Amino acid sequence: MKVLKFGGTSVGSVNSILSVKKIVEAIEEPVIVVVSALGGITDKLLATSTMASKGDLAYEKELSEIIARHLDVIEGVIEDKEVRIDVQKKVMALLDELSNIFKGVYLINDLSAKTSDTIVSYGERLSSLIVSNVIKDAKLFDSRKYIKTVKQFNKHIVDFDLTNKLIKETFSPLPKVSLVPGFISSSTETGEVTNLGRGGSDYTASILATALDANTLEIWTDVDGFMTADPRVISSAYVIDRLTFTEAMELCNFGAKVIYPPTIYPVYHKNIPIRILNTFNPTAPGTYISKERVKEEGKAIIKGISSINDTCLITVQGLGMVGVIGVNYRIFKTLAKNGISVFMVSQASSENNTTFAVRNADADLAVQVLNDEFALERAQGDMNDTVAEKDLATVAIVGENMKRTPGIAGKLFGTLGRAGISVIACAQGASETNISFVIKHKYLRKALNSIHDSFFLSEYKVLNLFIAGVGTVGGNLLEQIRIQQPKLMRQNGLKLNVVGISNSKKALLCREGINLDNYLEELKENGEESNPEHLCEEIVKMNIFNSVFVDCTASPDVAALYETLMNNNVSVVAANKEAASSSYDNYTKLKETARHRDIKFLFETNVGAGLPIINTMNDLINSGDHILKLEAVLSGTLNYIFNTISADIPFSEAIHMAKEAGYAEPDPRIDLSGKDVIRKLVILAREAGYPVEQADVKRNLFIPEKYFEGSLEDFWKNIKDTDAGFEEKRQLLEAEGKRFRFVAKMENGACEVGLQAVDSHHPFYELEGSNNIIMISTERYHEYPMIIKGYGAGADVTAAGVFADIISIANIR
Ligand SMILES: Nc1ncnc2c1ncn2[C@@H]1O[C@H](COP(=O)(O)OP(=O)(O)O)[C@@H](O)[C@H]1O
Ligand SMILES: N[C@@H](CC(=O)OP(=O)(O)O)C(=O)O
Repeated sequence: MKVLKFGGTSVGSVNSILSVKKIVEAIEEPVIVVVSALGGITDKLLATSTMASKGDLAYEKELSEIIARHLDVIEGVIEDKEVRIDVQKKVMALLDELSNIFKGVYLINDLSAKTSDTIVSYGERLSSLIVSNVIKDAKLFDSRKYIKTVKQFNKHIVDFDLTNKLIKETFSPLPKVSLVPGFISSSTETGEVTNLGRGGSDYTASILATALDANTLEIWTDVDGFMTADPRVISSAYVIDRLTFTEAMELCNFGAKVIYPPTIYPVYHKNIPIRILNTFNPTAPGTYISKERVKEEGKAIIKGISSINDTCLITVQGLGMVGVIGVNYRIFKTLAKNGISVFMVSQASSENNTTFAVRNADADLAVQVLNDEFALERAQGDMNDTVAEKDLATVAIVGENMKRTPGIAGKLFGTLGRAGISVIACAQGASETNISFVIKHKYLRKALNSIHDSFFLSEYKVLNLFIAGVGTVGGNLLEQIRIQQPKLMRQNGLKLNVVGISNSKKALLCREGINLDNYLEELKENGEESNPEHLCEEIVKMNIFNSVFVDCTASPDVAALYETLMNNNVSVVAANKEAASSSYDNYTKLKETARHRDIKFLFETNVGAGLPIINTMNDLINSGDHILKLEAVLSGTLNYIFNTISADIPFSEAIHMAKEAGYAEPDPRIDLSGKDVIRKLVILAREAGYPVEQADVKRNLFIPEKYFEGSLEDFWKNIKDTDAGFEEKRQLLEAEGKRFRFVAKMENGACEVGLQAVDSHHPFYELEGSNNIIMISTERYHEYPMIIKGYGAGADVTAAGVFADIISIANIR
């Protein structure tokens, strides 16, 4: 025989109950079917009780919803009219009793534990009654008659001797289909209704399976099996095929909601395997939990991650504890005497403190009783007052294969460190099947995601992107990401998740990822009013793991956010040159922050758009070379302009054309004044190891300063005045067989920019369109400098360069 337990979600609707019917009726051997209350009903019964006890008449509305829900289900699941009317009558009789109890609670404004237990038992009594009339030939039992409990520290503990005896008697002979309510029980001493605790139907099923020597215990729920993590928090969590009892127990004890923790112990003792199966997808193989430890090749070393978000750390400390025998005995004896359960303990080898984790609700009592216990030692100054730190969360990573595998703890704490999460306490038992640690509750989601990403990498890796600026570069980048997303997922196991998009006025943020098919309309319609500071606050608040801020703006205000973002472990990829070319102090601070936090600050596209200039220089330096000299044409706009001016196209027209083609900065004066090239040269000099400021760059400019004063409109109007002069110079150069190039130079840290006429022998002479070129002379590349040449401007190549920086953060190729 086997025992099947169907949870609240499995009996929560007409369709799910019909599914249960199909599953049970297809089984040939005898079965015991354990059902929970209709999904959500237990919570509703408890909430209604509280309302009634507070004298809130609105409880009547809640009650009528409970009644309607059951009647609707009966209507949908029982076809035979006669049977239906009979079930309706029986159900209404139970609901009438329930109604009277609520009325009593309302009138006397009091809700004892006994009454609450009675009220909540109706959930399973009603559901079992209904389901027993749906499944063919099912015989209904009442679990209060054979699951017996005794009281221990305000909790109802199963009286196994009596329970096992009663179960054996009750189910002999065993019907083909027995239908039993989960969760409910009764007191051995008084016969009053009790229960096995929230989620207790799993336990009912386990107790029955053990007492009757079932061959399997099946837990039917609403997911395909036991998953690597809570799927409501980790979208990439996946089903674990096999678990050992120990692993399942560790995961459940630390919060995995699929199985109520005490469930595993009884079946483990009798070596009865558990299957976790999905009522809504009955053919899925599910998870098989047994004693055998199967080493699965290629599978992650840890099996799962779980967490308890209701954690308080209590610390008992004092120098008087060192070397004194019996302090821990007194701590835990005191806690036990007061019914306080401890789920994690940590003590440093110095012995001057013991820290342990309890539920927040137990914290105040724990502090009080421990302060009383150690009153004398506190008065003598041997021990300090007991301290409680609330609002924490405990996370556990579990897997029997962790045993004797070095590096797991290192990987775990390294991952947390990179995510900027500090560990407040940790514990690992000698069995090495569980490493648990405590963190601030606000970091829980991020911690779970980072660890899942790090340990279950084989499935896929997620990179969460915030993209500021959706203009030429940002727009192109988003389009490239949109097209590339499926391929990166398929070929590289990389999920690029765009979680934020902003322009100068609005921001759209979505943890689950923004659909890139229509992000512009979404931003316009659903984006929140935003400015850079607000955006930064929101990003920090979202606290997402593996996240990258991508700056496709040209704004100094956006660049000013990098430090805060990096201090919150967000990597930065910038097309924006403001930060890397700001003061040398700021530049070094940002680079230091990135290094210190083990995140990335990348800005390859600051110079030469998508050309690999900065990366190449870094590679040269990191491999021991020294950069001695740089000579370059770094302005795609200026090169385009000098290649475009002709007898027919005057200088001012060429500037317009550069802007139209998307080469120029939003404000072309930044290009024409040489400012843009100066910024680029400064960035290169710094990357080459020289502490240069923009003011240190010698400049030999070609447009008088007065053209840059006033507004942008003034500039466009006045610049025409320079056309004739330029045409004159151009003709002269043409006659000499030379061309204009705006050249940036750095030699041993000395920088200069200026217009230069180059002849046909010069490597810069043949530099088409908006191309850039750089010659890098180093100790190794001395006689023949290294040359990098190609498109130096343009939205698509710049976006591609930004994209490449993003990919390099994901560490894939
Ligand atoms: N590690 C995990 N694996 C699978 N499900 C989990 C895990 N952690 C949490 N859950 C949640 O547990 C839910 C199933 O438990 P529960 O709601 O008690 O179901 P039931 O109503 O069947 O008793 C799933 O829907 C899932 O959201
Ligand atoms: N109905 C009870 C018992 C139970 O086990 O429910 P579920 O199987 O839906 O977790 C509760 O909600 O606590």
